[in-house]
Amino acid sequence: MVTAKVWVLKKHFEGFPKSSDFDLKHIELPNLKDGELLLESVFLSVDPYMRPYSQRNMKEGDIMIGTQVARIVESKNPDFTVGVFVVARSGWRTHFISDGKDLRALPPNWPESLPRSLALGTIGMPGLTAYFGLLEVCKMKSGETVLVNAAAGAVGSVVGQLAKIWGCKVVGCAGSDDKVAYLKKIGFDEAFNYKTVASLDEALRKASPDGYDCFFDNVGGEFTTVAINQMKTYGRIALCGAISQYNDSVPQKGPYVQMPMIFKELQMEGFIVSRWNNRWEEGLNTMLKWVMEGKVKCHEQVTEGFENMPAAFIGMLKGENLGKAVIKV
Ligand SMILES: NC(=O)C1=CN([C@@H]2O[C@H](COP(=O)(O)OP(=O)(O)OC[C@H]3O[C@@H](n4cnc5c(N)ncnc54)[C@H](OP(=O)(O)O)[C@@H]3O)[C@@H](O)[C@H]2O)C=CC1
Ligand SMILES: CCCCCCC/C=C/C=O
Repeated sequence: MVTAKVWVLKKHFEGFPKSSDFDLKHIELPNLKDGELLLESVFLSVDPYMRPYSQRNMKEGDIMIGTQVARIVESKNPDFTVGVFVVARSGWRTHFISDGKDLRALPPNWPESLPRSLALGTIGMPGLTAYFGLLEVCKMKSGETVLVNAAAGAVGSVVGQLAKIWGCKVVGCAGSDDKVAYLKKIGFDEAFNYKTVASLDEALRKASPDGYDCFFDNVGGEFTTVAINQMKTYGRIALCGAISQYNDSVPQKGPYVQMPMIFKELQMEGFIVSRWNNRWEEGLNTMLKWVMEGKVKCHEQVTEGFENMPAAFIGMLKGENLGKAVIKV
């Protein structure tokens, strides 16, 4: 008999999540039936979407939603071998039982030397968000100027590096000087700390006096209101996330986008990465190749210990992570 530890949503978040909103429970798992397998989580992901998702789709007492890299420890399913690592979407749990249908194997050419946690970041959902968002929503072309915010995070850091690979000028904003230094190190042309600049408008203008062709927006709110006025004619805005609004108890007002949208003939499109589920393999193989070739650099904020998942989640929402926030069990 295996006992799984799970984190449940004890109380719906009001404003910023608190440790007391979570409860750690122990659940005894039954013996495997034919066709089933037992998995243990090795790395778990904390992502911003969990905050708005919990509000919309979860009830108190539900296990927190989430993705993990897990190892098969027992199998009564001939299609799955013990010892194999997979990506699963089984929520915040140390162990779980699956019939195998919801599991995605790591790419078969995954090198031993590469941390498997990257399957939750650059070579996983966040990396593909950058890849498809830039290619299919921003439709950026070589020679254009791309702006990205939350630029030192899981998605943003990949956006900037891919835009450089594809021949663009890249401007990134992040919330600390260390993050700004990291952005410059990984090839961003311009980067600034949005928390310390005297004027966001001036900082954006200085970084690209001619304006922006593409804006990969991870933040929303006031940032979007300011940035939209610095788009070039026919500019494209990919609405990827709105993290500045996820913890608001009272919805923010605006932005009022009509005037710049009309007079600069802009396109603005929201998207969810799962739109390209049928191209997941293409995206993963491309990211794996570029990581292996050193063209895309990865940084992870690793929190040790399943018990620390709520703290890692809250820390990520506060901006404590550089690169992808993951938990090592
Ligand atoms: N549409 C889609 O399919 C997907 C969308 N997303 C979205 O992409 C965005 C980035 O996600 P991800 O890369 O995983 O997370 P990150 O790794 O970027 O972590 C979140 C970061 O957001 C920044 N942040 C937090 N609060 C604010 C704020 N009020 N204003 C500005 N920045 C803030 C912090 O960085 P800093 O120190 O710079 O403030 C923090 O580190 C999120 O909005 C997320 O919801 C992610 C995956 C898929
Ligand atoms: C494989 C997990 C898919 C999660 C999709 C998350 C979409 C995120 C939206 C905003 O943050």
